[in-house]
Amino acid sequence: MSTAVLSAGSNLGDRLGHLAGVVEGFSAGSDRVLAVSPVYVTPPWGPVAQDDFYNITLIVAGDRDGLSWLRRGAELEAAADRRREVRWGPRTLDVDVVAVRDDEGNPLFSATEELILPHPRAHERGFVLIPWLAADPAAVLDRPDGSTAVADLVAALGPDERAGIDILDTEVPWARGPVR
Ligand SMILES: Nc1ncnc2c1ncn2[C@@H]1O[C@H](COP(=O)(O)OP(=O)(O)OP(=O)(O)O)[C@@H](O)[C@H]1O
Ligand SMILES: Nc1nc2c(c(=O)[nH]1)N=C(CO)CN2
Repeated sequence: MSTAVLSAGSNLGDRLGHLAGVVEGFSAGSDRVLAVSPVYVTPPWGPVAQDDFYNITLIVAGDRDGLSWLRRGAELEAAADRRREVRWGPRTLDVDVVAVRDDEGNPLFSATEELILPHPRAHERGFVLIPWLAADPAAVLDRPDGSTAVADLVAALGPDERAGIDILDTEVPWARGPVR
């Protein structure tokens, strides 16, 4: 058993529908969704000019290791007809594995090309950290060289990283409150 923090984003096609597919996809079999953040509208991060994203962060639990969370996320991306074209470019659905803990609460680290844990850019991304904090107000990002409260990472974001990130003012059927 492990618990994973997943970041999902969409800026092509039916953005809410694609995010709904992620929540549904991680609610099947032995997987459970423990919390889902509100949906945030977020300006595109990175060098590519493109439409705004809808982003959510989910806390999920299941009988999986880090690679298995990544591969399940890739299956859901494929189901949303995700195509790998431009790096950091538009996509129907992106599922990143932000962090994973084992059943004793110990962080799992990975440094292979296929899976880097924690996600190497999570700590600097408002579109990951702000929803993560909403889903888990006591969240901590563990890295091999130390741990930081996500609330502190959010507080340290520069104005450019926070700008334009807003909760979407639309009710979603999958709303599930903070994890604790
Ligand atoms: N923690 C992780 N979560 C998701 N993918 C990862 C992770 N670590 C490594 N990868 C690898 O990154 C590769 C590229 O993923 P993807 O195309 O989704 O990148 P991206 O979403 O455009 O960029 P970013 O990784 O900056 O969010 C995938 O093949 C995957 O194996
Ligand atoms: N706001 C936002 N920007 C992004 C996102 C995302 O999910 N949200 N995903 C990207 C793919 O790496 C690139 N840029």
